[in-house]
Amino acid sequence: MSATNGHTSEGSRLKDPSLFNTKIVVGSRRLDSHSNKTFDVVYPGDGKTVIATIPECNAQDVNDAVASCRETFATFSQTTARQRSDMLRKLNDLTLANIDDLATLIVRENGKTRAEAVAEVKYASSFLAWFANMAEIGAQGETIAAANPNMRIHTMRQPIGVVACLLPWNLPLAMATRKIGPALAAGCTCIVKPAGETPLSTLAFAELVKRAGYPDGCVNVVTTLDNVAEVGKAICEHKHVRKVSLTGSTRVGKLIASQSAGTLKKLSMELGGNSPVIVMNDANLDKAIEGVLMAKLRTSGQTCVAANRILVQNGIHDKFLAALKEKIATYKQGDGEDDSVKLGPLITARAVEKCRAHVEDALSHGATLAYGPSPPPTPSSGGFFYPPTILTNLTSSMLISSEETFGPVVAIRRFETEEEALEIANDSDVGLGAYLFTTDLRIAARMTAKIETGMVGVNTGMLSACESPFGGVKESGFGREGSKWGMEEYQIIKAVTTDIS
Ligand SMILES: NC(=O)c1ccc[n+]([C@@H]2O[C@H](COP(=O)([O-])OP(=O)(O)OC[C@H]3O[C@@H](n4cnc5c(N)ncnc54)[C@H](O)[C@@H]3O)[C@@H](O)[C@H]2O)c1
Ligand SMILES: N[C@@H](CC=O)C(=O)O
Repeated sequence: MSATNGHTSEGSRLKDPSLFNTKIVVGSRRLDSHSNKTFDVVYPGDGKTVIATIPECNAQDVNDAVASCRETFATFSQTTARQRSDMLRKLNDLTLANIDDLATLIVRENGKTRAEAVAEVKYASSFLAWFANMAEIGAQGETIAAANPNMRIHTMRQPIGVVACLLPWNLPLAMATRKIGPALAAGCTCIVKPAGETPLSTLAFAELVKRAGYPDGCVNVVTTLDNVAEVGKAICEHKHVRKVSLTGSTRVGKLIASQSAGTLKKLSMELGGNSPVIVMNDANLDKAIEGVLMAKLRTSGQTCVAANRILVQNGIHDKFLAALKEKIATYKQGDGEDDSVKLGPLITARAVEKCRAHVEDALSHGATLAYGPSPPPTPSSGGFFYPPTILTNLTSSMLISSEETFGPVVAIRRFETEEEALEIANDSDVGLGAYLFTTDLRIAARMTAKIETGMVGVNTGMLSACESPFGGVKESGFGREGSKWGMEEYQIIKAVTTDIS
């Protein structure tokens, strides 16, 4: 397929082809980059079809987008919380009205299955609905009892200013609304940079923002794949960007933090994880299998809270392994649009190579291949697929123990005691999600308190919900998204002291 802007054959997959946008968004304008360069977005399901050609932005595009955000902030920040609540509700209605098209764009740019893409749009919508409700509640200030009887003190919650939202490719739309939703609810304006692999759902969403009646400049979008270092630096060093919210890797999180230091920006860092799953002897086996597969295979293993180290107590280990093998064999891998498929491709050939390297490293350090092809396959020309694989006898010396695999590789390690499981689980520089399977409330109470992560699932493989605070500890970052705390990340608290004498 030739790479021309517009890609009519891709656009014609949509019920509303006008949602297929391939230009950046700066105020009312839909533009090419100042560089006049472009990059290709490739369908991961075959690894070669160019589904869109998108502007490769530079620092000048960032400056234009920030200037537009700043101009609009002057008026948008003065809207009432109720007005912002109403606008977000309208945006949510439009998102749900276009669920099929948004899901199609996610399937095509990310490769995940249609069922997963539809679930992602619903998850994305839940943040808009949640923050439509929070807009007024989260705008409330407080009255402070002053020590000086002649003083009255009250606080105001105000929008922090222009916000940069840096998005990952694994949940491109949900991570967009988890940031843009609270930012708009608070009265901020946003410069959004989607991952280069998945810009299409963000660009379509920006069109819905316009249709919802938001003033131009509330949500601007810049795109880049190969020039991300320049674009990222320009955003971080821009004095009029007051906040950066990143969902991405710990490596990039550290870079953004150092580049933002010169202007002392407020930061939210939703970074990588290395989630342990602890399956105790008394666990309900069906629930544990279901939970592990959910936590491991959602988006083909490419989530920050993906189960990476499965710790199984000796007494249940063999039964668990046998049941897991039986169940994982039912996961058909293939094209996301095929209804019988449960596992889509990975995002890039590099992601396939990482899975292979982790499996090979584990095998060379004594792991056993309990399920999956031998030898571990290399990236092929037929799409970015890595087959579901189970390894046993995981040890701390293997790469998979210290790094996210980000693919459908289940790595199992035996343990004997609760203390041993906690020690292995906490032996990590990161701490985002963890999972525990037990039917004993006393074990659950003891262990959830001692696990060093921001989130723990007990007898469930799902941690994500708009009403629950999402975020990590250690090098998984800081700040919380969603929940009643999510809007605070986009606000300042101003204290007003009045002399009434
Ligand atoms: N904690 C969370 O909520 C969460 C959610 C999803 C993904 N993640 C993590 O994200 C990682 C996978 O996503 P990824 O590969 O897209 O991560 P990544 O860090 O490579 O990219 C994340 C974003 O940062 C951008 N980026 C890359 N280099 C940059 C730079 N120099 N300046 C500015 N921006 C830059 C990318 O273009 C992308 O938009 C995993 O580590 C995963 O665990 C975390
Ligand atoms: N998983 C997130 C994001 C991590 O990839 C979520 O579930 O919200």
